[in-house]
Amino acid sequence: MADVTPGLHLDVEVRERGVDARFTVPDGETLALLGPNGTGKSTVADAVAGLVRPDSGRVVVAGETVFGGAGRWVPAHRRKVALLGQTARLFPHLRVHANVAFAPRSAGADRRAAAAAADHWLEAVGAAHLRDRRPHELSGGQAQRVALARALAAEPKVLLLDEPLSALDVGARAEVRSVLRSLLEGRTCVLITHDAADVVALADQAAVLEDGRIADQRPAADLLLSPATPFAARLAGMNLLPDGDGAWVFGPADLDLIATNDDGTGLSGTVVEVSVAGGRCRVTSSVAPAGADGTVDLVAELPAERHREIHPGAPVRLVPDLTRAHRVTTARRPDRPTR
Ligand SMILES: Nc1ncnc2c1ncn2[C@@H]1O[C@H](COP(=O)(O)OP(=O)(O)OP(=O)(O)O)[C@@H](O)[C@H]1O
Repeated sequence: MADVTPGLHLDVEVRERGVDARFTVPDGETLALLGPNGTGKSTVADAVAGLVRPDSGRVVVAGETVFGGAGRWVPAHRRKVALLGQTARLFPHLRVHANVAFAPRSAGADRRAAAAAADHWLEAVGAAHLRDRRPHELSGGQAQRVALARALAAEPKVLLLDEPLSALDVGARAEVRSVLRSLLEGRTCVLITHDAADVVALADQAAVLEDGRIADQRPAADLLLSPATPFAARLAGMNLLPDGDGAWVFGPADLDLIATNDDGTGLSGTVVEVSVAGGRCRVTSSVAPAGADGTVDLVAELPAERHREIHPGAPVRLVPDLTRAHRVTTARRPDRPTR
């Protein structure tokens, strides 16, 4: 057997796009691929899908080399890779059920088997009731769920999700994220995202691509809670407050701060840094949440005049507005068995 790497292994150079990246996604895990705009994330996904031909390197999908090694090139439709982008791109003239059945039909399934697969995957994404609609009769979130069903109905070995939630409004985003959370379990997936909530909720590992190169790859929550790259630090500009098997994610504007030594409401912390810009005062404080190892930094954004009462080194009470926070469950905990 020539290749024994399950999951996904990629080591490619695409010179025209400034990409020279390598990473491995273990079988059944999700890697969140993060990075600034234009740094090459979609190019990496396209290289896996067979839509871009790298200048050199190797792509191995579930143990099969699909690019590299003695000029080997498996065309996109034979790679067992499905790619879902920001928008659903359903066939407008086909009803929902036919859209989903198209994937197994193209892979050679007979009509009855393709219809059964479409039934199964529409049910799995919570879209069975939409089966007779046309794409223009769907909301953005419904269309993305149908597109996900179509991607999975092709029985891919690797699923590529290129910012699948970014075009959705907040409600639909949460709904599709929750569908993804159950369907990514046990699947090999690369998820391109700019949203810290996706990383914590959906990914096992996260990698930061900067200037076309992988600058950091670690367990997802670890990469966000102690960011080692400027990009991850900015991404983590969202506050993440560990809590049991997950974390609360909230913005700096949703954290209040009381300058006091007294016990009382909120969390006890110490001010690390105070800066004033653009009519706002940004205060970074260090807290030690109950049950978490070590401390985390939380950033509060307050009216500028409050900088007079807050000083580095001072004790404070931090009061997050949890009604405005997302509660995310950490995707995979270290104590859970790996497949
Ligand atoms: N079809 C193309 N032909 C030539 N260059 C391209 C093409 N598509 C993208 N590029 C360039 O390749 C580089 C990487 O682009 P890519 O779209 O992969 O980045 P990205 O990280 O996915 O960006 P974003 O977060 O904005 O989607 C950029 O410099 C971009 O301008």
